[in-house]
Amino acid sequence: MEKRIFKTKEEVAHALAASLREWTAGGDFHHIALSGGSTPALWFDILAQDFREDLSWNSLEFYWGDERCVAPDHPESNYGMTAERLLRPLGIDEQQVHRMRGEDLPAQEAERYAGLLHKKLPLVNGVPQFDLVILGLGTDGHTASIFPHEMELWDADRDCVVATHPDSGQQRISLSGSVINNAKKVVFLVTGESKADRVEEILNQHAVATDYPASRVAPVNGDLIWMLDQAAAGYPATS
Ligand SMILES: O=C(O)C(O)[C@@H](O)[C@H](O)[C@H](O)COP(=O)(O)O
Repeated sequence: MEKRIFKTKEEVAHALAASLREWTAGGDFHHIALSGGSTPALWFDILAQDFREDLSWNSLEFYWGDERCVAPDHPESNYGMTAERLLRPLGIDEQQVHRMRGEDLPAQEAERYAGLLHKKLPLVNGVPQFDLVILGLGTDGHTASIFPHEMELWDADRDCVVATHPDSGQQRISLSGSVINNAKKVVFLVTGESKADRVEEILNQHAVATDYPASRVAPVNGDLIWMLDQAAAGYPATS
């Protein structure tokens, strides 16, 4: 596990953009699972504005680690946010974009998406392998859309699951733990003071952290990188 700490969330997002440029330069890097959330949104803006000429965008295929069960033009759609901030500004071809269809019946869509992953991605030990999975961390310790009250979904014997948000009851589609932990690289993108306690508990392996899905992220044969701003890393606020 590697921990990278930056002063601000903008620096975190910029550093991830620079890392993506480096990882894609090797040529053997294609399949990326994106996440929703506020820091990825900033990352998308930086990629679209400052890195548009720097990456071979045509070599990438875009997937999602989770999606809210809403239509693609709904304000809560992870795909919708990504399309607006990254895919459309860069003119990414639709053929490279593999969204979870939040408007379809969740159980059917989870099955369809798992089938798509099996077709498009290399299989390692029978499980699809992403080159990169981007994750966020919720203040309750959730990641992707696996929440603490549904911890069993992490271990589901299928690649995609239907989850339920604990407060709103909103249904979500999510990758399961076996797919996340099969990736070549997993990056946690975590910013803001509200996440500091969870980060500290997880990284220092406190007993309480075993209740958090995020603590189960441990790529079997891949790299895990935590990218944090100082606030999420627990540094005292500076004026
Ligand atoms: O679609 C989503 O909501 C997610 O993928 C979710 O797991 C998110 O990454 C965390 O809730 C952190 O979100 P923030 O970065 O906005 O705090």
